[in-house]
Order: sequence, then C-alpha cells, then structure tokens
Amino acid sequence: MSDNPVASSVRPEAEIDFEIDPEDLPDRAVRTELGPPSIIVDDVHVTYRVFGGKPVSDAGNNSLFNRLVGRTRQSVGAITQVRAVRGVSFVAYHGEAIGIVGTNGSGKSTLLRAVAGLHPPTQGRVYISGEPSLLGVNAALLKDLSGERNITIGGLALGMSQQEVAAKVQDIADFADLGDFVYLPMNAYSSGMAARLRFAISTIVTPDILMVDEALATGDAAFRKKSKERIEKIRAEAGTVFLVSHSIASVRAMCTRVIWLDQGQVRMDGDVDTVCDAYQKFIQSKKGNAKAGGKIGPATRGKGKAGKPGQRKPGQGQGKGKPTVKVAGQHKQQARPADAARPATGAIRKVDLRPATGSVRRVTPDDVRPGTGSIRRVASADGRPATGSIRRVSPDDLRPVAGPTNAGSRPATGSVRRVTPDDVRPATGTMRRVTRDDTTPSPGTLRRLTWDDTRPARSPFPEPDWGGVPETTPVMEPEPPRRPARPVPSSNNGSANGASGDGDAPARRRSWVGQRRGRSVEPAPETEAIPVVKLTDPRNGQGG
Ligand SMILES: Nc1ncnc2c1ncn2[C@@H]1O[C@H](COP(=O)(O)OP(=O)(O)OP(=O)(O)O)[C@@H](O)[C@H]1O
Repeated sequence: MSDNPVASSVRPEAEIDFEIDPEDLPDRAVRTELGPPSIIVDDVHVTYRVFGGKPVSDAGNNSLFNRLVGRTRQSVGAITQVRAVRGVSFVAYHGEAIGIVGTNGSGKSTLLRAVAGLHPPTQGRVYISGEPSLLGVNAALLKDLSGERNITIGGLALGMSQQEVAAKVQDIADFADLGDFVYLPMNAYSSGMAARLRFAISTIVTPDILMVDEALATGDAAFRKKSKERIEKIRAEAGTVFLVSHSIASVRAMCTRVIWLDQGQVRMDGDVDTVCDAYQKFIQSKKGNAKAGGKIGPATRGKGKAGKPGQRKPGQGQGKGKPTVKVAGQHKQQARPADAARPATGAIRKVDLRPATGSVRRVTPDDVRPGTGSIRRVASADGRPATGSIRRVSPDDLRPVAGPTNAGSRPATGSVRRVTPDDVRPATGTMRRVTRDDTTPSPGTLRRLTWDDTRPARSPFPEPDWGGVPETTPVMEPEPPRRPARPVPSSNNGSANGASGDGDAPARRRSWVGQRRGRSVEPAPETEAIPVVKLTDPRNGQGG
C-alpha cells in the first residue's frame, strides 16, 4: 500500500467568493457568552483507501527498495491511502458559530462528516453533547420525489410526528422560496432551489449542532440573509453551528470563530477577522503567483517527489535548472515554462499538422485530389465505367449498353441494361405480354362465357298454351271398322251435285279429328276397290 498525503493538493483551484457585498449581510455575528463544550475533537485522523490508484512514494520512504516495490504494485493495481484529515483537535462550545475555511481538498467536508459520526475516524476521538444535524450539498434527498414528500421524509427523520410535519410544509416551502415547485419532483429543481430546500428541511427543528456544508453557496443574497437569521436563532438557543464555505464574506458575517484547514491539518484557529485576513492573504498570494506563471495549488506531484510539508528536501520536485514558484511560503511548485507545449519525448506533445510518414496528420483538401495508390477524390469524369474499381454511378450508366436506340436495349450478355417495352413482347420460352387473344376459347381450355351459357339446359316449366290441344292429353276417336269399299260406277261418281254418299264418311271423320287436334289434316285420298282374295292353306286346303 502506498501513502498519498498530498493527493488533496491536486484538486482544482478553490472558488473563493470575495465578491459578496457585505451589505447583503449587514449585521456581524455577535460573540455571546459561551456555554459548556458541545464537541471535543481529539487528534482525529481520517484516511481513505482508494483501490486502483497509482502509488506515490512518500518522500521519507523514497528508498530504492520502496520505489521498486511501489512500481510493482502499480502494475497490478495498488491501494492508495488518502489522508484527508491529519491530527485535528479543537473544542467547540454551545453558542458558537464556527466557520471552516480552506482550499479545495483540504479536508473540510471530511472533518464535518467525522464529527457528525457519518465517517469513523481512523485515529483519534470525537466527543459530542447533543444531536448533530449535518446539512450538506449531497444531503440524502430523493430526487424522484416532490419537494413536499422530501419535506415530510426529512421531518420524520428529524423526529417530528406526521401532523407536525404537515403543519410545517408550507412554511418550509415559503422559506425555500419554491412556490408551486414544491409539488414537482426535485429533478426539476435548479441547484439553488435544491440547496435552499435542504437548508430549510435541516432547520425545521432547532438542532443541537447544525453543520452546514456549502449549502448556502448557491443561494442568492435574499436567501443568505434568511439563512443568517435562522443560524443566529439556532446559536441564540445555545446550539453550535459549523459553517463550511468558500464565501469569506458569509463566514465573516455569520461566524464567531474560524478554523482554517490546510492539507488536512489545522493551520489557524481563532477569531473571525484574524483568520479570515490571513486566509484571504494566502489565497491572494496564490492568485498572484498563478498570474506570474505558477500553477495554483499548495503542492505538486512533480514526478512523485513532492512530499509532506516539512519533509521535502531542498530541490525536490524541481527539474534541473528549472524555475520554481514559492506558494504561501510553504509549498514549492515547478513553474511551467512558456515552451512547455513543445514536443517532448514520451509526453503529450504538440501534433505536427504537416504530412508526415507513418504518423497521424491533418487531412487537407489536397489529400482528396486524384492521386495514385491513395484515397482520392472521385471526379465527375471518374464516374464512367472502370474495370475492377469502385466508381460513382452516373445517369449514363442507365442508358443502353450498345447503341442509343431501342434496338440496343435488347438483352446483352453479362451486362445490366435498361428494360424497355420491347422486352415484354412474346418470346419463346420466356415470359411474354398477355393479349386479348389469349382469352378466347380453345379446346380443353378455359373459354369465354356467352349469354347462351346462362340459359337453363331444360326448362322446368310446361310449354305455354298457344291455342291447340296439349299433346299430353290427346282425344282419340275409335276408328270404325274398315269395310271393303264397293266399286264405284264410273258413270255415277255422286260428286256432281256436291252430295256425297256413304263413301265420304271416313274422310269427313278424319278431317274432324285432325281439326280437333289442331292440325291441318289432309283428307285421305279415295281408296280404290281392292278385290278380295280368299287364301287357302296348302296343307289342308281350308281357307283362313
Ligand atoms: N470518498 C473518498 N474517497 C477517497 N478520497 C476522498 C474521498 N472523499 C474525499 N477524499 C479526498 O480527501 C481529501 C479531502 O476531501 P474533502 O472533500 O474533505 O475536502 P474539502 O476541503 O471539503 O474540499 P472542497 O472544498 O472541494 O469541498 C481530498 O483529497 C479528497 O480527494
């Protein structure tokens, strides 16, 4: 394991707010008579163990063996120890408002968490009388819930009953200046609104010990004024208030005592003006040094040679012959030379944008012009067919391959061409266009239906009566026995006067029957007299 006591020093520059108009906070906190001790912090150390970090050898243990071991661990994933708080001791009293100042990463938040019991000290002890209430920027509010619900949950967590919380919801929403936003999920809040709500929830009840960590930083002047009044009230009721802030003006206005932390240690502890003045001077000297070319920060890793203050050997962390910047009389910082951005071996260097062989370079318009053997720009002329190369397809490619006429659009072997109407004419063995002729009947095939196809094959109805006698009910007269006609004398044919004798009767009868059947029946012609011949049987000679 490696020890990295200066890890905090690489944090970005603290955002120190000197710009707050003191008129926003007109009344200075008045130091009142102090009560008994509320908190005793006795030589507290807090060390974080970070997995996977790069081990940085301590200056005191920078032996060859340690460096070799450190490098070995670095390659397999080392555990880095970050000593955030290192041996802090102080006593806080009832009725005090203590401001805690320091640059980024100096251990302010860690110290508050240790005092509030949220992070056990690695070493040392904390004694406390009363119930601490830590209000931090990361206080556990549920962002998916509305402000109203968070007020309820926070109030219950502080020991209030449901009725007490319900009665206070509107007051808290008014104090945080949320308006109707109190009914919306906290996701919809700005950072300032969320910070105001956190402060309002934490101060629903008057806590014994209130710890405010940067929660006021996002508030506007009006809200800071309200906050100050509330803090004054808590302090007046013999509570103890801790205020972590980068706003020196707020600390000056609200606190009665200030502790300045630097790299996890108490650098100064005393009355407001003395400590704030010293801290302000320290910050301004850092700013001045930064403007002069030095980098702001209490210390630098400087190739792993920067160690704890007081343990650093002269010349450590400095390149040979390179200028150094002294920060606040304690930390040494290697100045960044003006030509630091020039190419260096093994480091990030300025990329040469000119073409170079085998290196990354900037692509210029010249690079995309046609050239041989490289990626080049495809010009209009290049869009014509080429063999074996990717090219741009132009409208010309869609024209017939052979010849400009339709004839040229006939199938060609092995090439894609435009399909014309000619291509859909009938051809043998290929698909062809279907014409009307294809729909005329042919034997054994489907044919066109005509009107006749729709008439019944045999009518189910009887033939209509057209005035005659139905054939199904014929009236038959029995025909009289035929007698042999008597020979008619040629002199007396009986037809001279129109009268007829008995020989006319059969003709008349046939004519009548024919009329009744509705048919025109021609009278039978007069039969001639047939001689009667008597036949004899040749076997017995008798007539038959
Ligand atoms: N959870 C953590 N794990 C590892 N290191 C941490 C953790 N929290 C803080 N640190 C380190 O501890 C050191 C002190 O951090 P801390 O947040 O207490 O400083 P701070 O003074 O509150 O900083 P700031 O002003 O930026 O809020 C820093 O170097 C930081 O990187």
